[in-house]
Amino acid sequence: MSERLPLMAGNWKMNLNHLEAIQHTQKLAFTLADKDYEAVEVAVLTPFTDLRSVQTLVDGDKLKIKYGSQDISAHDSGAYTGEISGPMLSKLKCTYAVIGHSERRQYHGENEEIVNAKVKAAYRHGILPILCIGEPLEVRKAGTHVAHTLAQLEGALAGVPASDVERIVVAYEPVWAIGTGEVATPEDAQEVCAAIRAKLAELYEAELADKVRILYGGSVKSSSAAGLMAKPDVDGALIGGASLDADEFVKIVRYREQAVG
Ligand SMILES: O=C[C@H](O)COP(=O)(O)O
Repeated sequence: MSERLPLMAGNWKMNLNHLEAIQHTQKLAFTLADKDYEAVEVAVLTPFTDLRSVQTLVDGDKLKIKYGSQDISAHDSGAYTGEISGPMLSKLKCTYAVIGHSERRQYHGENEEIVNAKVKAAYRHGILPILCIGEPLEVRKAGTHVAHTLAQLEGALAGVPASDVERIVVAYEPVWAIGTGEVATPEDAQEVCAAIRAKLAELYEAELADKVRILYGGSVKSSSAAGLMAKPDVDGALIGGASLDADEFVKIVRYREQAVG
């Protein structure tokens, strides 16, 4: 099995203006030490309006924090009012773009076709997708959550070559766990993350699937991180609410110091 560096990614969602973003990033940078970055990759996924401020800090102070956006346009330029393109994000040296978050699917009508186009747009410009997939509550209750999530994965990756997919990050985010305080059990997370890896092996090859980092997202806190990370196919977390509290986020990054809850 290849060594996958865990990734702890804070999705700020629509929180923190650019001044708050500077303060928050500085606090993270001040608290995190080299040994933290050796053990875990740390990323912040910020509103578009914060990216320049975060980039300036990261570049200026040579911070090891990675950053990225929460969305990306499927188009590279043109008459798409309100959209932010891949070239704009790569100019800001974004490492990542979140694609297909359930809030985009729910509130902005993003379907598999759009998600697939955005994944391709990210790769065109050297940005790595953090592809979000996961089932709503009714699907979980019906017991078809694995099939639902794998269908989203397959749709998002249609026509995407192995050379791109081997650097993707997939985030399994059951919708019922997002922002609800109801974290999935480590066993629930492992079941779907393992199925995602198996599907990647089927669509591409086992060696590729072994390299891909698969995150869990949904009400992750420092009290639940260690238990989730103990599972073999969970390679990190996509953290919403808890990432807005710098001390709590650092505790999640340092999950190895927390008890397995
Ligand atoms: O992208 C992050 C997820 O939506 C999880 O958010 P949450 O940690 O606030 O539940």
